[in-house]
Amino acid sequence: MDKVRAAAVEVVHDVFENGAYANVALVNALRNGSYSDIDRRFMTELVYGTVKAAGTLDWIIRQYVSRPVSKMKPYIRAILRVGAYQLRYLEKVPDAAVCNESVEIAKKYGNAGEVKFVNAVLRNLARSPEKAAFPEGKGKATQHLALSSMHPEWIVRRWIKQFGYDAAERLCTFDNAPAVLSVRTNTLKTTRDGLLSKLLEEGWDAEASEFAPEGIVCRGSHGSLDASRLLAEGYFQVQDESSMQVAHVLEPKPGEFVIDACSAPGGKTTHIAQLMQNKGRIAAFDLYEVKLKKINENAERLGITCIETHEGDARNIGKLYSGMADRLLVDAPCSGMGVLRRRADARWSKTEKGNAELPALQLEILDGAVPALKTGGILVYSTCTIEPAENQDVVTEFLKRHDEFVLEKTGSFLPLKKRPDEDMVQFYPHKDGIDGFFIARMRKVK
Ligand SMILES: C[S@@+](CC[C@H](N)C(=O)[O-])C[C@H]1O[C@@H](n2cnc3c(N)ncnc32)[C@H](O)[C@@H]1O
Repeated sequence: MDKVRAAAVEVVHDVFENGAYANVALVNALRNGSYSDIDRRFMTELVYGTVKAAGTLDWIIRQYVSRPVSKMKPYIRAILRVGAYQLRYLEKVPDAAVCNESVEIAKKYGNAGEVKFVNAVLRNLARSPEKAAFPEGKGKATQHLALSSMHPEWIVRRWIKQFGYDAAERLCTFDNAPAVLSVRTNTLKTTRDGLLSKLLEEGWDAEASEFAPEGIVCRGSHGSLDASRLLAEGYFQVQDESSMQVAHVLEPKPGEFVIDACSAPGGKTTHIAQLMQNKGRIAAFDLYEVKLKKINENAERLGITCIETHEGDARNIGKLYSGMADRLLVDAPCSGMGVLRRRADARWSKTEKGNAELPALQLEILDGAVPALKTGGILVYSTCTIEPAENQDVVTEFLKRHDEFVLEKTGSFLPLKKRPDEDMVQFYPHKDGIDGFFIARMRKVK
C-alpha cells in the first residue's frame, strides 16, 4: 500500500470527520513519517487539493453511485474523495495507479463489498469522465461556478448577488490560488530594509509591501519557516498585509493603556506593541487560554514585554476597566469569508445559518467592551470578512445604540495606501489583491 496516499486519506478523514484543521493535521502527518521531498509535495497536493475540492468531488462521485456520499462510511468516503481528486485534477498520475492504490487502502478500512465498491466507482470515473461534466446553460450558472471553482453553492449564490457573476468568479479564483506569504518586520529589532536584505541573502523571493510600512511579501520561493533563524530570533512575524492595517488605524502611542478584546493568536497585539515601542500597557483578552499561550510565545520571541494576557470574555471588559483605556481594539470573531484561501477546509465548515448568528455576538462584544474606554478614546472594530451584515451593519447599529461614539474617516488612518474619503474601509480580495478585511475607527466623544 502506498504510504503517501494512505496518509493523505487519514488526514482527509481527520479533517472532515473530526474537525481537524487541514494544515495542522498535514504538518503532524508529515512529521510522523519519514518522507522524501517528492512524497511531501505529493501528500500536500493530495490533502489540500482534496480538502479544497471536497464538495465538487462529492458531486462527481455522486454521478457514479446511487446513494448520497454523505451516507457512506467515513473512510470509504475519504478514499473515494482522494481517488476522485487524483483522477479529475492530477493529469500526470496514471488512472490505473489511482484505482489500484485506492483499492489497497480500502482493504485496510472496509469489507470485501466496500473494496469492490471503491474499485467500481473509481474505474467508472476513470473510464467515463464525461458522465461528471459540470451542468451548463440556463439556470445553471451558480451551480456551474460553485462546482468548477470548488466552493459551496450558498457562498457563490451570495457573492453573485452581492458583487455580480464576474466578481464572484474572481473571488473564487483568489481563494484557490496559493496564499502569498507576508511577514511583518519586528521594528523593535530591525528595519524593514535590514530584514529584507537578510531575507534576500537567504534566497527569499521577497519585496517590500505596498500596503504596510513594515510589511514584506514573498510571492515566489522562500526558505522553510520552521527552520528560519530570523523567525526564531524574533526579526519578523507572519501576518497578512490587510491585517497589518489594523494597528495603524488604532494608532497606539508609547505609554498608553490599550485593550485588545479578542486578541489570540496575537498578530495585531504584537503589532500594537511595536507601534508603542514596547512602552505602556496592553491587556490582551481571549476566551481560550491555549490560544493566549501563543501570544505569550510570540511576545517572548519578538522581545515584547508590555503585553499582559487575560483569559476572559470580551463582553465583561467594560466592567473590569471602566473608563480606563486610551484605545480599544475589537477584532471580532467573524465568518472569515475574506480569508478562505488561507484555510483549505474553511469553505466547507462554514454555514449560512452559523454566519447569520455572528452579528448579534459582535454587537454584544462591542456593547460589553466599550465602557472601558476613556472619553476621547479610540475604538477600532475589525473583521476578516466581506459580509456587510458583520461589518457596516454592525457599526451602523452600534452607532445607533451609542451616541457617545462618532465614526472617523477610517481610510485616512491607513498607513500607506490612504482612502481619505472612506468612513469604513473594506478590503476585497478580488479588487485589492489581499485578504478581505473590514476596519472602522470610532472616537468616544462624551
Ligand atoms: C479574529 S480572531 C482574533 C485574531 C487576533 N486579533 C489576531 O490578530 O491574531 C477572534 C478571536 O476572538 C476570540 N473570541 C471569541 N469570542 C470571544 C469573546 N466573547 N471574548 C473574547 N474573545 C473571544 C476567539 O477565540 C479568537 O481568538
